[in-house]
Amino acid sequence: MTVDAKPVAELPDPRDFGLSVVPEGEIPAELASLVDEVRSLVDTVAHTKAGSRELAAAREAVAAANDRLKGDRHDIGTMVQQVWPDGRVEYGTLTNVVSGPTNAAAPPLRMETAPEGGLRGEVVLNGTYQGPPGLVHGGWLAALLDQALGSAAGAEGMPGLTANLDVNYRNPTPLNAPLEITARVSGTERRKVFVSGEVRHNGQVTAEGTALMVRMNLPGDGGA
Ligand SMILES: CCCCCCCCCC(=O)SCCNC(=O)CCNC(=O)[C@H](O)C(C)(C)COP(=O)(O)OP(=O)(O)OC[C@H]1O[C@@H](n2cnc3c(N)ncnc32)[C@H](O)[C@@H]1OP(=O)(O)O
Repeated sequence: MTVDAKPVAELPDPRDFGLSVVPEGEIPAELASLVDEVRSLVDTVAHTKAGSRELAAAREAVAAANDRLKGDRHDIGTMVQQVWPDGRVEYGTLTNVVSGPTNAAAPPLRMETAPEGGLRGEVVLNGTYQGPPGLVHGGWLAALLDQALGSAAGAEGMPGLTANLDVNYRNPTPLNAPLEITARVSGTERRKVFVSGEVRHNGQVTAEGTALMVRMNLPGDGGA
């Protein structure tokens, strides 16, 4: 593969593109705790065998909570600024379905700098991510890889969108078990960023992916 020597661009500040930014440290602890509870609730509801009376009462309680909270919302597209222990700053959407800290549908996946290079994260997927019996849905594994590979490109100062994603499923991926996600940039060519990554359980690769990310056009690029 040709590796372009073109220097990577500075990470853009989403505010320069008119987007709102919430520093992760300013997310109320009560909201983080509520998101955890809702994530657990979705799994509970998906699997419950409760009777009609209990179900009706639970529905009333959830409807009351929904009514209480739904008036005051962040705009779609609001970003979250995350600062990692190594000082790396990353912007993502606040409600990103894989990594968004306020999205109860997100596992959530958090990627950190790996000692061997690239990024590494750990995640446990509960029963709401089920495809085959007891196993993670393949589409969700693709989503995990897509996010991890995009983060790896972003971590190298090359944030962009996925143009192509190729996933191979090597072994079944269990639910409710720790998974390790790894991702790295393998090369660049003009605005094309080639990335690869894996999902592992107990050290065994269960899914692996490669992607082409096309880096955002940034000021000073000259479009190259
Ligand atoms: C820190 C931040 C972390 C963020 C993590 C986010 C992870 C989440 C990832 C996602 O979910 S992204 C959402 C799913 N992806 C999309 O919605 C993208 C939809 N597609 C597009 O918007 C455009 O097609 C795209 C931005 C990918 C490219 O359009 P551009 O107009 O910017 O680029 P252009 O078409 O000029 O192509 C640039 C180069 O890429 C090549 N290319 C583009 N699409 C390709 C493709 N599909 N396959 C192969 N090559 C492709 C193209 O040939 C060219 O190569 P060369 O430099 O060699 O000329």
